[in-house]
Amino acid sequence: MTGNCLKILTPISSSKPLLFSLLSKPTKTQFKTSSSFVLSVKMSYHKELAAAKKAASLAAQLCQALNSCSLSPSCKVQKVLLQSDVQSKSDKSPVTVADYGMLVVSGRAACSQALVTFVLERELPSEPFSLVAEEDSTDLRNDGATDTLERITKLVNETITSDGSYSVPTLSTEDVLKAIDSGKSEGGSAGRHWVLDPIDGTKGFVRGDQYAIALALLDEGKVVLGVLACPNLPLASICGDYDKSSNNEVGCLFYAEIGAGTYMQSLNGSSPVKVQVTAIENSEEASFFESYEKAHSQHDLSSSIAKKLGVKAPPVRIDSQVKYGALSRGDGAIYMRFPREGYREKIWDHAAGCIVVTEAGGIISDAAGNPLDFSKGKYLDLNVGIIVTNQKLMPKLLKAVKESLEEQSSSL
Ligand SMILES: Nc1ncnc2c1ncn2[C@@H]1O[C@H](COP(=O)(O)O)[C@@H](OP(=O)(O)O)[C@H]1O
Ligand SMILES: [Mg+2]
Ligand SMILES: [Mg+2]
Ligand SMILES: [Mg+2]
Repeated sequence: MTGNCLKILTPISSSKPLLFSLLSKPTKTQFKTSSSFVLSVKMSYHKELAAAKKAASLAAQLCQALNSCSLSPSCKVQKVLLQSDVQSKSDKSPVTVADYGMLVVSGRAACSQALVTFVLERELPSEPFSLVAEEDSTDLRNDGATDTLERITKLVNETITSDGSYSVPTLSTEDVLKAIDSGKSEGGSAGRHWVLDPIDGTKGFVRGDQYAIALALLDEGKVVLGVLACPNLPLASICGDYDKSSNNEVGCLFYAEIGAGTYMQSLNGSSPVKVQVTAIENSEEASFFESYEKAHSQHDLSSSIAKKLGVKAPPVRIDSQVKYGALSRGDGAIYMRFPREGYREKIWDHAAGCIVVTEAGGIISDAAGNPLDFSKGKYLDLNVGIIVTNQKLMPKLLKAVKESLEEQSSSL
């Protein structure tokens, strides 16, 4: 077989024939020919990455429009309503509460989910489509949600029209509900599955702080590409003297394909730059990220770990997978996340962030040092928490985590 030819081969782990070019790049996958000769070839996900970038960028545009109040004429009032409501339920995920204010929040996330589904299906018409996503249409199918559903449908249609690349008839409310519900796949270790968090960091989004549209692709249980659209993240570093109110240009798109590194560009479409995690080896110089929300991670535990490492800088607390993006370009050195007992992490909260940071040279594990396993369905099976840093700092961080966890359990 020569390097240029196209041939139908069967991946060992899949029953479907696959037409592919031997000139393809990155991930190594094993294939067998009819003579059961095993070949190791490199898979490329360029087409899927381009589709994912487009979907996440358009969803980011839609979310920014939603935040500029086009969901309702009385949006200012709604925003105040939402903020007080979210704060009064500080330990619950906002989109799971189906009162009026929450319907607007879940409607916004569902709106982003519908648009991402639409773009992926249009851009990749010949590929089977499986999506594991956070939202569903239950709240929007209630009688009281008709207005919200109509406004959402209008916004999805407006965004599609403004992009100009799809000549499709206007989507109906039923089309939008169906698009939202195509995110019901369970994922797993066989085949390909898209993984989507249409608005990650809902509380940050409502506050006007950080949030992300996070989209990843799993192939045979492994994350092979990831895109993080971060509409409120400054293009400049947020470490050190980060001033939220300054006039820095905001809106970053991070993307990574397995074996091909991580890149960042402006959501406005500037040329991409390759990014790398920090090279810091001395933990005293490290700064660390954690959730803004106290209910999402034990801040006392991370501060005890930081103390053991000699970290001097105060924690940088921001919402969502923006933390992974910021880490991938070296804004900070460590991300620690220790949810309270009983909380189960979902794959859509980490899949895109995980590849963005690892392709930038970072390393991610649970608190016991095990890699994250995205092949088990929608939940991650974890030992206690998630830690992320560079290769050099990881052994020291793991040791400090172990000691602090031991101290915590002996003090109970
Ligand atoms: N009690 C809890 N502990 C840990 N994570 C939680 C949580 N409640 C909600 N979350 C998750 O934390 C995500 C936000 O991450 P962060 O804490 O890094 O800002 C939420 O994503 P959504 O906003 O998409 O629901 C949600 O899935
Ligand atoms: Mg949620
Ligand atoms: Mg999330
Ligand atoms: Mg979400």
